Amino acid sequence: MKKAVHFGAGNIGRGFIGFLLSRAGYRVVFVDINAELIETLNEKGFYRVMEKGEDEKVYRVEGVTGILSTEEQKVAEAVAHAHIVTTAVGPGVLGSIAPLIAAGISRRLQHSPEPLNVIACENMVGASTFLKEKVMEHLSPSEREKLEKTVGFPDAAVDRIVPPQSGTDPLGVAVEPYFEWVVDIGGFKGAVPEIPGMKAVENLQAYVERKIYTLNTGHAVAAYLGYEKGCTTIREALQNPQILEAVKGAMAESGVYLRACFGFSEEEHEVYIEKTLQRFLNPALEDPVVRVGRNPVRKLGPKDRLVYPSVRALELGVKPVNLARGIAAALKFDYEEDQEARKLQQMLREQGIDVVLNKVCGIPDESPLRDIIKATL
Ligand SMILES: NC(=O)c1ccc[n+]([C@@H]2O[C@H](COP(=O)([O-])OP(=O)(O)OC[C@H]3O[C@@H](n4cnc5c(N)ncnc54)[C@H](O)[C@@H]3O)[C@@H](O)[C@H]2O)c1
Ligand SMILES: O=P(O)(O)OC[C@@H](O)[C@@H](O)[C@H](O)[C@H](O)CO
Repeated sequence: MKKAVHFGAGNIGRGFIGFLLSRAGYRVVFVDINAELIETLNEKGFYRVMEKGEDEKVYRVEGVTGILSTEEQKVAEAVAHAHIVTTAVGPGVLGSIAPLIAAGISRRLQHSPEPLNVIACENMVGASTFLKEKVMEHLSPSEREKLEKTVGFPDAAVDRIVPPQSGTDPLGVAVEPYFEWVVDIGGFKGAVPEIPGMKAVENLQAYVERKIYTLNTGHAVAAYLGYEKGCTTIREALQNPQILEAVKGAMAESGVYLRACFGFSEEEHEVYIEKTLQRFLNPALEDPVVRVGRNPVRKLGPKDRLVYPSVRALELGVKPVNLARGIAAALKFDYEEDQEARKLQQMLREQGIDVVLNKVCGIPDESPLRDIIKATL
């Protein structure tokens, strides 16, 4: 039986990637830092995925096991014998799991000439490429050379809304019915693995940018404006007409860049926006604004969902007022339980807005975007 090692047994790990890998016939080994989660996975050996839409469908995902990420030897051994490696840990964690993947690849290169593909399934443009760079840092020059020949790191876009889980089942995952997993066909080494639900494409960049700079952009604007107004969920936020308008406006502003860069037609982009909004409004899913707004420092980064499309829209002559409202609201996201939110608030208090716009958002002093943001604060 084929083996998959998946890093991150969280919502996307269990509810999307692990689920598809298991259905494709892989024995899935989850690696996670959460000891209780790994213990429960190993005790039960299965979990349920509940698709929440107009009808509810329940799937049983069998034959799954777990390894704690601190069990370095075991993780390396699993990677050394895997047929595919995937991750869904969060972009900020890729650097921490890179040594584990490198140790596994190093062992593998000694005994197997078989190709391996490592796919980072994160909300980040170029996540697998970034992971590859981090893995390379832990390999010798001769290992790096061999890696280039046999180990692929195809970039990917992953789309399925999976909110935090609320039921009593410690492993069960409630997910929306929709999903899209698109992977760069040119990044694979060896044959593209047959995984129903995973689509290998030539124009990955268009998929990944459209997803992050439309869906995640709109989601973030809804989350930060919703938080500001005291809303608990994304659905509640979007029931506020002003927030809904800002979310639509921000996705349209991003769309100016996406259409210019990738050639989507206006109608096509409108259909994508409308479908995305319907997914945000799914009454069967309770998606907290604090989940969608999590890690504001990451989300305010120069390549992420708010600043990047704002800069691109400005270059194309469009004033990104709605994106700027999202950025301004993100700067006010003071959710105490979020470490990055605390850090951001401290930075704002101690160093001021100009330093934050510079250091966190990467917006140069001379950019008119600074004034547009400040005007909405
Ligand atoms: N939830 C969604 O709707 C969604 C959809 C598409 C993409 N994503 C992306 O998927 C990734 C995961 O998101 P999620 O919602 O599943 O988050 P999550 O918090 O539910 O899962 C992340 C998992 O990674 C584990 N982890 C953290 N540090 C680790 C480490 N050092 N080693 C091993 N495991 C570690 C955590 O314990 C957790 O189980 C993120 O990049 C996110 O942007 C999420
Ligand atoms: O996962 P993040 O923190 O990058 O973004 C929060 C949400 O926008 C995100 O998880 C979406 O639910 C997901 O990207 C849908 O595919």
